[in-house]
Amino acid sequence: MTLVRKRRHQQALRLSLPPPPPPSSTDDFHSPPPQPVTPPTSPDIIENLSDLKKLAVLGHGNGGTVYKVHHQRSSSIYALKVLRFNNQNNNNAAAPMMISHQAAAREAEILKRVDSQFIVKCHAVFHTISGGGELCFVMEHMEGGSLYEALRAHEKLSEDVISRVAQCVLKGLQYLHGMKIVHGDIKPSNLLINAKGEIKIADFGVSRIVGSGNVGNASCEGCMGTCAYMSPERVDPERWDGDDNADGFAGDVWSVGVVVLECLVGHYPLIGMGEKPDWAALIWGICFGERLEIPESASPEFRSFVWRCLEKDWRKRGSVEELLQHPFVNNRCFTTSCASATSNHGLLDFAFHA
Ligand SMILES: Nc1ncnc2c1ncn2[C@@H]1O[C@H](COP(=O)(O)OP(=O)(O)OP(=O)(O)O)[C@@H](O)[C@H]1O
Repeated sequence: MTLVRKRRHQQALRLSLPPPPPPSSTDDFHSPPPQPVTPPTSPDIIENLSDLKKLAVLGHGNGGTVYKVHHQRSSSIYALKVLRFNNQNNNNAAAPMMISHQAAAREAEILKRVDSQFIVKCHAVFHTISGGGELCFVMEHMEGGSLYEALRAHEKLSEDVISRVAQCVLKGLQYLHGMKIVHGDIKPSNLLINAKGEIKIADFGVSRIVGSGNVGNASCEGCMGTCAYMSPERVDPERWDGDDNADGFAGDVWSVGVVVLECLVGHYPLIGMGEKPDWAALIWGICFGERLEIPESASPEFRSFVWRCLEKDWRKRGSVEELLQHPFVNNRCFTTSCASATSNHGLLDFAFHA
């Protein structure tokens, strides 16, 4: 039996990425090609991409599309994220968005390392050569969609729910930071909810492994949504000594603060309601804005938590460890019945029972 289990496990490990096509002279492919991926253990062995039947489009992101797929052999449902490689200097604005081999390699490298109940699981990775090359991630299907969609449907969340969201995201970050991984893109559309109401961190497209030399792409051109959650030291490293911030973990904490406040006020909180969300307004709100719009009704614990996350000086900002002990997260989770300090269960049941 042990042998059988071992063999099945090895089959899953055989999924590998053939070398990508050679980069063109204009390609920004400076890092090694994507390496064979060894995803964490999976209940189903997904050997062939052709075993997955596309059922629907779940969403579009920067560089790819996410499909709901059916694995015919096991009858399981997965999410298939397909990233298209940019092999040429594509100046055609009408062409679909594409990513570099470098970015794809980084995402695959990180997914191969992580295995936590607070992170969306990756079951397998495939590389295809169709249409210039694609990298396909077979992911755990998160039936409840994203926190972004939940916020659009519910506008605002209660402090109890926000506290539990914050706890799960911080626990995911605690795990990632312990593995020396900076997520770099914590925002509502990257926090996904499953059928049990559990919330998990997804999308490692701009993540980086500290000390590996592969720096996350913090370019703000054309990614306003993402920039909106970036910390002052990332947006304006000169003013906020961002270059001294060697690891970047504090930037993830800032993003948690923005998400938490957004969940309470029901809109992006660092620029005024109705204000045009252009680049200048964002820079001002992130780097210079001194007053946070926190509703009168917010509890002192909520205020204090948000202030510890949204401390502009990254050296003074709360750490993940500190915030996990904060009364906004800690006390509430010991008094609520459906979430414990270690479990992620039943967090966002409202996503299904609106
Ligand atoms: N595992 C999943 N299960 C269910 N839906 C998913 C899953 N992964 C992604 N999605 C859906 O697909 C959408 C696109 O995801 P993707 O990670 O490609 O981009 P994004 O995070 O929305 O944007 P960006 O790439 O700009 O960060 C998500 O917003 C979500 O609604």
